[in-house]
Amino acid sequence: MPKFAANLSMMFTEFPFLDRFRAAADCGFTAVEFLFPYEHAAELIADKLSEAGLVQALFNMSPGNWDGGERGLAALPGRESEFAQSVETAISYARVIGTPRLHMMAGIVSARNPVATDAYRKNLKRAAELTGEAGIGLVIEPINSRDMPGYFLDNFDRAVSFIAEINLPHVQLQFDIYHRQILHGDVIMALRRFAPLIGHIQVASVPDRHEPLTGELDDLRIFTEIDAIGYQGYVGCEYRPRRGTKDGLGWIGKVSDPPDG
Ligand SMILES: O=C(O)[C@@H](O)C(=O)CO
Ligand SMILES: [Mg+2]
Repeated sequence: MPKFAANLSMMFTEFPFLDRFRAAADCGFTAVEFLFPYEHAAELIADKLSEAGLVQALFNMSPGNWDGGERGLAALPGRESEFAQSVETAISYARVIGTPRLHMMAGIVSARNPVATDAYRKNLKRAAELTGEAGIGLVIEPINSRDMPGYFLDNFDRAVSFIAEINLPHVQLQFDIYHRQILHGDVIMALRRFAPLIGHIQVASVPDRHEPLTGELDDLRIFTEIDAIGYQGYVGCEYRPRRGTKDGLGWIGKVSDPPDG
């Protein structure tokens, strides 16, 4: 069965951010991911990881003004220099923290806007060059527009065609099972089709984004398929715990010891 990383932006929110590392390790996690580290010095986060014996699987480049509703810069025409700076900053954090791959968020702008598409292509290329030079992976993630209305990258096939255009092995797909099911369904066939391009996987129950094994999908079957396609990375637990994070972790025991397994 896959190895799981706790998403510290959604899990363990009972604790202040910097205390979530220890809380995750105490619950048995050996890896974490989170959206953004930038409110804290990279060295402080690296210390928290090492004190808790954790590795960091993934975080995102700056989304711009999140509280003001921004959800990424890559497809925003006119924001190129801010975008380039966000890539540099993310890389410098990833070097200190030891993060192997970064998620480039696209932003809120219509995918039918050709100027935005052009900006996205150019920014993806620039980010691919910079991360490539740094030896760090780059992933892009289709996100459903119920959770993120107006998000530029809301289609898996389109994400894959951007990745194919770039055609560099370190530029890959962030396959969030929750978004895939809401956007298109056909989760298992998509895992098989996109297997060679998948750089990171995330999971939550559908439709409420709670603990796996509590939604409309057969998550145990999906986890078996993730193994079958040869995925070796972490599966990020990007869900909002229904009650307490720790109390809701019973599903992990069922995954490592499935009743029919
Ligand atoms: O699925 C999501 O929402 C995240 O993986 C993300 O990076 C943006 O919020
Ligand atoms: Mg996700």
